[in-house]
Order: sequence, then structure tokens, then C-alpha cells
Amino acid sequence: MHRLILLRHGQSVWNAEDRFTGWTDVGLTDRGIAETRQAAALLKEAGMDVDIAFTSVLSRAIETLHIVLRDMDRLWLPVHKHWRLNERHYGALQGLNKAETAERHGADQVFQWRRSWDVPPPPIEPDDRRSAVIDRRYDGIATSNLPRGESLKDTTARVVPYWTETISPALRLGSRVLVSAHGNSLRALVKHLDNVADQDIPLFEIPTSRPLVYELGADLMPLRRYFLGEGGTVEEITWPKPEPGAAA
Ligand SMILES: O=C(O)[C@@H](CO)OP(=O)(O)O
Repeated sequence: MHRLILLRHGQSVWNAEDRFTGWTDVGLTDRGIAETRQAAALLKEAGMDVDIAFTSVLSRAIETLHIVLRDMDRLWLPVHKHWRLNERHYGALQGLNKAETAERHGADQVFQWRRSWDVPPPPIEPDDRRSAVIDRRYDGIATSNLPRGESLKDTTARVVPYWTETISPALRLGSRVLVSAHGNSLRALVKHLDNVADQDIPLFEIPTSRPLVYELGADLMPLRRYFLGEGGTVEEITWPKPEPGAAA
């Protein structure tokens, strides 16, 4: 059995302010730090040790991983950072307040932007100050690869190659893997792992700093998936219509 732990970062400053965040690099709130420490305590209590960790290149996921590894006394573990694990790029919505945007454009439109499978947000221009093109951390990445606004489908298309080429080989080698990332990049991974139907994925939410544990078979097919709770309790995830796992 292989074990994969997915962890959405703790509450960020823009989560607290109810703003579309995407690739904006905001830090954790005090609550985000506290809930991340709680996640580390749960993992320790459940004896869920880790051998290798992956994170996006956004500070809130890196900070979350750092706190967990520190509290688990595992700061020395190998950590790989990659932009493909970044949050879904929210295009021209980044920075806007979600409730105000719903008042302006309607709740249905905002739900489509936030949770639909294939409706992208309005894109930003490459010279927009919010563009990744002018952020040094993305130097060396072809401009054509840098998103200007993504649907979940677009996010899945850039997350899955990293899963296939980098994360799943680590699992196959027997490593226990922790991935610190974001609500939508993790939803993308879950959709791929569990072959979730397009119409079911909008209903799936990953709370901040709540460990989502996958137990995978020899072929990396999901056997079980659950949120880890206090006292080793688990909340099993069942899809409205369970589908057999996709090839990992
Ligand atoms: O703003 C964002 O980047 C994401 C995650 O916080 O928001 P949403 O819940 O709309 O996917």
C-alpha cells in the first residue's frame, strides 16, 4: 500500500478577506498557522510519517509545509517546489472580493468561475502587474506555458504531468509522500486520481490544513481516501457516483 497525503495550505490573508487569490503570493494568517500546527499534530498522532514532500512555489503552501515538517521534526526531508502545483490562476478576478464580484456579476456566474470544470475566468494581459511573466520565480518557463486565467480543466492539464512524471514515481519507489498545495490544484489531482465525473467535482471542497489521505494500491489506484480528524478519526470521501480510479 502506498500513502499520499494532500494538504491544502492554512488560511491565507486573502482567504480571510474573501478575495480571489490564484497566483497572488499572500501569506498565512495566525489562524492559518494554528490550523497547520493542528494538522501536523494529527499526522504525528496518527503515525503518518513522510519521506518526501512537494509544494507549489507560492509562499502560503511553502510556509504550510515548513510548519508541518518542523512540527514533525522532519525539516531535513527532501522538498521539491514546482509551479505546476500552484493554485488555479484566477485571471482578472485575482484581488477582487468574491462577495462583491457575485453582487456585480451574479452568484451563478461566480459559481461557474469558481467551481465549474471548464469555464475559465476573464484572462489578464501579459503586461498586467499580476502576470507571472514579470515574476522572477517563473524565469525559465516558456511564456506560452504561463497561464493568464484557468478553468479547473486547464489546471488539471498542467498538474497531471507533474503527478505522472515526478510525484507518482516517488510513490512507486516506496516513499510516503506529502503534497502541500491549494484548493484547486488539489481538486485537480483528486479528479485525476479518482476519475471524478465533471459534474461531481464542483461539489468537492478541501478545507484549509485538513489532511486528505489517499491509500493507493500497487498500481497507484486509490483504495481509500479520507480526511484525517482528531483522535485518529477519519471522514471517508464518497463520490455521488463512485468511479473506478483513473490510471496513475
Ligand atoms: O481564491 C482562490 O485562489 C481560491 C482558493 O482560496 O478560491 P476558490 O475557493 O474560489 O477556489
